[in-house]
Amino acid sequence: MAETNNLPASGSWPEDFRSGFTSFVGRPNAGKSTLTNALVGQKIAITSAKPQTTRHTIRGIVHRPDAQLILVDTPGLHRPRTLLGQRLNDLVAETLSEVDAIGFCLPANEKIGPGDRFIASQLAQLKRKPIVALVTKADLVDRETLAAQLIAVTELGSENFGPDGFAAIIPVSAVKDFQVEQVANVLVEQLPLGPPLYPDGELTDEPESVMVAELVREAALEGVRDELPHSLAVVVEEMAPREGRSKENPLVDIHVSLYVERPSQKAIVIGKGGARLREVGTRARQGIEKLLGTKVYLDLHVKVAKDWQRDPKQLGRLGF
Ligand SMILES: Nc1nc2c(ncn2[C@@H]2O[C@H](COP(=O)(O)OP(=O)(O)OP(=O)(O)O)[C@@H](O)[C@H]2O)c(=O)[nH]1
Repeated sequence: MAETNNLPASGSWPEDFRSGFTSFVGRPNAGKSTLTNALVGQKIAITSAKPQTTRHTIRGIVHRPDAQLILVDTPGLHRPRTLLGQRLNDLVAETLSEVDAIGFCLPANEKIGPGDRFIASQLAQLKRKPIVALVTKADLVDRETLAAQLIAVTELGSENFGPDGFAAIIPVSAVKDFQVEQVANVLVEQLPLGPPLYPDGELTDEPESVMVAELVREAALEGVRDELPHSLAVVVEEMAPREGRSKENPLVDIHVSLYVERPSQKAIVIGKGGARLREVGTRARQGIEKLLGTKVYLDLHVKVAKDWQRDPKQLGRLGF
């Protein structure tokens, strides 16, 4: 067990990397789940996990060399039956106001109806939120019908979102893999610049990594909450069993980044000569070992968030 505070000067992601959150909305059967699965493919990194960076359930993560697109559930709007006829509740409004872009699913093979109009009117209340219209199930209609639907969707956009309408309108078939890539491209364009928020690896499959992050965060805030109000975000970079260990005596290596906003806060977390960070590591490790039921090597790195993270919205996404 050891904790380090040798801090890399910069992240290992490209400077123009984008990362952020998207939600798909649409009435029942609009094709939200199928499109999510098509986008995420085999790479479902986290399912049903509630990471500390967002209070919302993650359905999947699209990992790309240039971006990380995190698809989150929208409670209520994901089950619009319970929502229709009642006001958009605060939780839904909150979720949608926190994501970076919204994909509004409208099936190509069904006329725009009251359910779609209701959702559009609710989305219209979110100011300055990019809303991308996804005309789903495009494989079920002929070109003419698709063209007519695209026109109808354009009108729905300008009725609800002013002359600019939707940020984009994309016909897509998740089943036939038509334009799925294009949907990802357009959603990624709406995301802010920023580092990957989740590690690209099967190990993050475990909701444990979320709990691990929480334990580290708790330990790091212990006693300095007043000095670091909302100023600490924790990301589990890697979590893997150490190779070559016997079954009876396993060890899990865990690498964690702690993001603070300012160098002064970094000093607080690390403490004199690294003393405080060692305490944080010890306390967190004890909790993590209990949680995982194995010995743990915990590696903590404290990093100061870069310029892009001064933006309050970006900071919010990291849990600041
Ligand atoms: N032909 C075709 N069918 C699709 C496509 N996308 C979804 N479907 C079908 O449409 C139905 C509904 O799709 P879902 O993805 O479950 O829709 P949803 O919006 O998640 O539905 P709810 O969970 O009720 O909100 C399923 O039977 C899908 O197989 C598509 O691109 N083409």
